Amino acid sequence: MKMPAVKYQKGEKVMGRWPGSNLYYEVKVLSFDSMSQLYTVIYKDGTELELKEQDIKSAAGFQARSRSRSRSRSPGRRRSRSRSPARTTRRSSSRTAAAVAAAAITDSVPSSRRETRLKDTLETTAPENNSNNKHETLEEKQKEENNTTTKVYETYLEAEPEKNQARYNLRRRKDDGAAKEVTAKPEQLEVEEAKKAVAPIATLTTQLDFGGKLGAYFWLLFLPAWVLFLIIQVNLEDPSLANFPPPLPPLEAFLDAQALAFVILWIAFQAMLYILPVGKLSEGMPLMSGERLKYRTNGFFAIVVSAVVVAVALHQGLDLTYIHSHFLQLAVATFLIATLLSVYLYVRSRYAPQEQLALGGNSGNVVYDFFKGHELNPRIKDFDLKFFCEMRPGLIGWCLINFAMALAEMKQQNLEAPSNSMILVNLFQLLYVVDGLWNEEAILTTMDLMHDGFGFMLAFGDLVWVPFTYTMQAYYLVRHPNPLSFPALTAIVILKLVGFYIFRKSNSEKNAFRRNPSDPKLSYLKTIPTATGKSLLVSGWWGVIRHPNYLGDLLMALAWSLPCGFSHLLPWYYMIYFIILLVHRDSRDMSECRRKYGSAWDEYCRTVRYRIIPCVY
Ligand SMILES: NC(=O)c1ccc[n+]([C@@H]2O[C@H](COP(=O)([O-])OP(=O)(O)OC[C@H]3O[C@@H](n4cnc5c(N)ncnc54)[C@H](OP(=O)(O)O)[C@@H]3O)[C@@H](O)[C@H]2O)c1
Ligand SMILES: CC(C)CCC[C@@H](C)[C@H]1CC[C@H]2C3=C(CC[C@]12C)[C@@]1(C)CC[C@H](O)C(C)(C)[C@@H]1CC3
Repeated sequence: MKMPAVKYQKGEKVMGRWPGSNLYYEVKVLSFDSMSQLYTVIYKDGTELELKEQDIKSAAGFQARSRSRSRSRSPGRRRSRSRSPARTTRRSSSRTAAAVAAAAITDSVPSSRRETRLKDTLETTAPENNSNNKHETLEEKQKEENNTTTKVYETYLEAEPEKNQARYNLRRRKDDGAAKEVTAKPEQLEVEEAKKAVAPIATLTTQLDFGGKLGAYFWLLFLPAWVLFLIIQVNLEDPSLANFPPPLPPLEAFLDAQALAFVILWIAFQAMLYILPVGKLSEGMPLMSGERLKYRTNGFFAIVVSAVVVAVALHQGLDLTYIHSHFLQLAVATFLIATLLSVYLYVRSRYAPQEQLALGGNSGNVVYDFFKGHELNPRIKDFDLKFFCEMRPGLIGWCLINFAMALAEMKQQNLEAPSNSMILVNLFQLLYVVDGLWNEEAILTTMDLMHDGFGFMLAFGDLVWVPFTYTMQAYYLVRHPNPLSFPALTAIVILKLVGFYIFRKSNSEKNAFRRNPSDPKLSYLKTIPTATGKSLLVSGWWGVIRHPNYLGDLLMALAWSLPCGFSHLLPWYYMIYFIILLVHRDSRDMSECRRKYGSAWDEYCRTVRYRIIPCVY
């Protein structure tokens, strides 16, 4: 059946441009959609894509042009073009594109080297079954550009993201079965990447983190118990491990209705600040559906208002040392709320649409799934539960608790002002939180927000773990003073500032790059393109180690524990926990990135050899 007024007919063999490149392959036209004006074409390896008319050329005209051009080519070049597909291993199309990407670290490569690289690329470019039919225009394009840029691949993959991305619908029709139609959007390449991170319908999570199903049982029991242990042990006169286990208070001492009311009030107050139409509405990274969720990033406003309200309440006679004296009850109350929230999250994740689910948290085991969380961005209307919990009540609560501990220290030790150690701990951690809230948008490109489902682990982590264990140094100092000499104080301050500098600069660099890869301010950075359309930074902070932000964070953590001295292990708990957390996160991230970026990631790892500590780890 002929399609009316359509340039290319169903069944016709034409040359279709491979998305994100200037390479053309033989494709067969399957259909034309007059609404979207897109042709659905099938490549020889079975990949189905939707292309615009300008990305299709008739085979005859193309071959004629191609022949006349190839006559003038050097024998060496001809040799490279006539290689058989058998010479390259068969992989999926995107994987092959990853190999291309990996081969092309964008750099100021001299033109002769660049030519070799392009030549190599032609031998491996996707889809592989098409390698006999490769009619590339890459060299031509390069000539056209007259050496204006050495970032050859970036030109195609990133420097013109809107141009490239708007032109293709990268939905692989073959494998998306019941998935929703996705229309071409500027973020299409990112969308495709996001799709990869989401499990297909009815796919069970097979790769289980955190020790799998048994591990989930363990963590569910261990984490709350550990919080209680810390709170009770650190408050002992001698908190050394020789006094383990600490005497348990009677059961009724754990529950306190007033403490529960305070916690509810605090969370409600933060929720109210969060929904106020004040501050920027930031866009998250594209979801599987192509949608970009909006987030009210007014965290800095929230902490300022909270500080003012607390100051007024103090002025009105509020005794904040209540937080110190009822620390255990407040923690238990918050734990109950976090558990209720997790139950709600688990139940709603069972009814959430497929495209809103994370890769993990669907093992079929209730306990594991409850622990890990399955829904990516659970929202009640515009209220994003994960974002809110991660950035507000716990984080701002952390500063409030630290401040209360400083007041409790003064009360307990009859001081007119908090000790230097307490001041350092308070200021350092306040800086960390304020910085996080000031740069709140950056959280939208982190692992938790982009990949992890929201379940018990994060709900408990955000609401209980952060405010009740990250405050351990301040809590410890209330009863265990540690005077600091001036040189020690200076050294600790310098350490904190160095750590903060590395942490902030590296996080900002990645965030800026992810938000706008063609930002002229970042043009000095070298990148590795990947098959997903996203690139990986391979110079700047991310070229020194694979997780510079973790290094900065660890140095800061060291500076938080040092003011507590070396008399006891417990104020060092955060440092020890953090090393374990970040090493584990790094390995989780490594596997996730390898899955997403394939050989481009391997190339990155070969180029940037160390993970967190240069030349060591
Ligand atoms: N205080 C705490 O308790 C605590 C706990 C955990 C983390 N943190 C801090 O939170 C911040 C965020 O940590 P995170 O664990 O979410 O990890 P992250 O380092 O912010 O994010 C990892 C992601 O960055 C992207 N990426 C990796 N290498 C890249 C490269 N070379 N070029 C461009 N993008 C690259 C990848 O995502 P895409 O490619 O998909 O964009 C990767 O999945 C860190 O500063 C960390 O120190 C603090
Ligand atoms: C053992 C489990 C209970 C572990 C739970 C982990 C969470 C507590 C962390 C995971 C990601 C962390 C994180 C911050 C706080 C702690 C986590 C939620 C963060 C909000 C702290 C402020 C920083 O500026 C930050 C925004 C970069 C950071 C983001 C990640």
